[in-house]
Amino acid sequence: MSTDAVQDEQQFISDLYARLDALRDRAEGSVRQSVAQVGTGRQAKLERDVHVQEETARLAQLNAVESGLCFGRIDFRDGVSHHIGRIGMREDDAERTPLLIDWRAPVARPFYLATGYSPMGLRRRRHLSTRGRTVTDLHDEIMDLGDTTRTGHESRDADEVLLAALNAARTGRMADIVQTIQAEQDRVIRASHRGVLVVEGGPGTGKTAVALHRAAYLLYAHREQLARRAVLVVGPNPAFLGYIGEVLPSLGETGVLLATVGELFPGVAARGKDTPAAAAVKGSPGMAGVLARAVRDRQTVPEHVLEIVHEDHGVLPLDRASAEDARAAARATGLPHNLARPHFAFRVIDALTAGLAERLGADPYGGPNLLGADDIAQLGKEIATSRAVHAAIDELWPSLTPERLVAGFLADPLQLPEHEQALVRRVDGPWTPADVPLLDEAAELLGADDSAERAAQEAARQEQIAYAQGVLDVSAGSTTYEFEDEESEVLTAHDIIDAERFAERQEEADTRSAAERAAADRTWAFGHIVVDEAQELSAMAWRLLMRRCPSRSMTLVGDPAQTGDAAGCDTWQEILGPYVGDRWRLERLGVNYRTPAEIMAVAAEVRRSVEPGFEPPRSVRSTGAEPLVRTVPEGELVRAAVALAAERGARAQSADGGRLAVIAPAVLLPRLAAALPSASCGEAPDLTSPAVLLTARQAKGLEFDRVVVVDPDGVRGGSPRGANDLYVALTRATQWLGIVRAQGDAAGPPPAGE
Ligand SMILES: Nc1ncnc2c1ncn2[C@@H]1O[C@H](COP(=O)(O)OP(=O)(O)OP(=O)(O)O)[C@@H](O)[C@H]1O
Repeated sequence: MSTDAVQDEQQFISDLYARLDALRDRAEGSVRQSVAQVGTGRQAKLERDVHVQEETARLAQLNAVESGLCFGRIDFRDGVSHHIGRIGMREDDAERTPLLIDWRAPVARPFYLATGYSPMGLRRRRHLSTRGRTVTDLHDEIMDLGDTTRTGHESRDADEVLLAALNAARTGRMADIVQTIQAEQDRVIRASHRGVLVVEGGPGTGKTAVALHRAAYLLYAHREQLARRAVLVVGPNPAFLGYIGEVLPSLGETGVLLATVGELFPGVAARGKDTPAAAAVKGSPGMAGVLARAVRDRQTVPEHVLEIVHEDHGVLPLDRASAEDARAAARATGLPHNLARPHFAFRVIDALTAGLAERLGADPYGGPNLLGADDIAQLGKEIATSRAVHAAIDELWPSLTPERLVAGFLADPLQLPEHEQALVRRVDGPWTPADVPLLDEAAELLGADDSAERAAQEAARQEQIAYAQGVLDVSAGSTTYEFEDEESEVLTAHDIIDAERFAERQEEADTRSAAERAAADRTWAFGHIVVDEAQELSAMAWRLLMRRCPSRSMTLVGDPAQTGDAAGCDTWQEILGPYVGDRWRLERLGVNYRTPAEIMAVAAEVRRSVEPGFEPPRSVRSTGAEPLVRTVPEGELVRAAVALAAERGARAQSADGGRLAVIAPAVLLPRLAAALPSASCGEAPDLTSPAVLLTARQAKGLEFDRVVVVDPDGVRGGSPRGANDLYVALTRATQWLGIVRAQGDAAGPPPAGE
């Protein structure tokens, strides 16, 4: 075996890291220098802040790509070679010669797609394995069969690097797959960003991995547009977001917003929990209409006559018919509730003014009203400024916040059918994730009457313009306009920018990243949205997400066979039909990279009980180890599960690392937690701990080296979509699966030997 090639690559890698260090030093120095700068004015300070923010982001990127910076090389038949890595890097020479090619660049594509049949101009493809900054192994694939040169590192198995990645012990944090993206995955990652792309595939087919790499790819390919509008990745729960949170930074992308739907209403922390039935009601498509009715129900009219006691003019009667007219006129504007409110108020004030004028100006001899237009206008003013009148308008057409409306609705959900009212009724208590789409819907229905805010903003803008004008005047005053020689006229700041533009330029210098600004703004329109476990989202959650993405540039990944949430959807058309009709594309991933064939066979049987003829994705590996099934009396489930976990968990703490999960029905968790004190559990378990205790729902999207599924019958019977939950639980293991089931368990997998 040739070590020359290793030495050559080591030299290259060492040089590469030296360059990385230099770039880091430069960025660090630049940040330090800027921070130390004493600004000489507002503009200078803003420019400094923007610069610091940019350089800090660059530094974060350079730090994040340290591990496995370069992982491949392609040699073309024409003699050209490129090293492929997490980011692109250039030499520090005058030509800025490319040193490392970003994996997303078109020229890197043969690294992922070339085959012996279709070598795409390649002579050889090399995978470099590194630990820290040291080259540990090379795997070469000869693509040009006529080429007889050998390096001594030719792989016997083309999938050697892939299998090593799949067999590696799990850490509790998802790793990127940039070194081993497969051709079918590459196609999805680089698909056009326009429109809605749905990526469907069974468990372990790499949907999450592909979705994250796609986000990184799109940011690379459409940086201008997407960095400005930001990319949002939506996941099912915070634990899952923690699990996938390191992938994008490791690909050099630190500016993507990761969030659950429950986190998408700025100012609201959804810490409460709904029962599945309550969440299903709150997520159902009919809720949009229900909330619209709740808003209309807050637009009231007096039963007969409302007597308003004016401070100066005594009782002003507002009769039902006048109030109804005002309400109809306000509704006819089609504006959201709070924006239509002034229209209602004007009508009411007009009606009250007319009534008062009629009273005060009545001619005792039956002639025309004695008041002139000016008198009536004066009366109108007195009514419009009356506290009592305002209180009455507020009562009839209150100004509402989303929080107030939804809290009021949940306390007394009259607009729902009776049997659903009891499910969602809540007088107090924290917001839940299922409330967030309702708050968002309410915000749309209510609209923000931001006239006062806009007036304040305009005042601030005028102030900035005045300030900018001052700056320009000072600069103009201290400049000699013309040289003696008429032709060499100097352009002053005044000639190239006016005060208004100058002020705007300062406004634009919001130093927060687009993702940070997006997180704080409910009305932000994202450049692209990626939704993972998309099958779990309710119809109401989709309404919220579609509002955040008017361009409909979206990637949805999921597997309807794994839907667990009662509010989740069964088909993509059901989700997408209302927004894009049938104008969406579907890509399927058909290879399971996680679950060995033996485990998948057991999981597929469970699936077939609800979907006869079901074919699972093809497992890329088989371990030769059948899942271990222990059948015990029902009262022994916990004891047996703990014993099995202890056997396997002990190994998880050994040198091979790896993680063990015990997945059980929620009712068994307290006893299991007491018996397995070292296992992490609860709402947000620490997935990096050697052993974790979870429900099947919590395990969705995650994976572990070893999994013990306890009481499969209990998991299946635990919810209307329990069969899907069991399927999820059985497909989480990368190496080994144990099942502890109760005697007489009809739903468990077929018995297998101990
Ligand atoms: N090309 C690849 N190279 C290396 N590992 C891969 C590749 N594709 C997928 N994997 C690995 O397979 C495992 C499953 O991937 P992932 O979690 O993305 O699947 P999924 O389809 O989202 O699964 P589920 O539907 O069960 O959540 C992960 O460990 C992932 O890193």
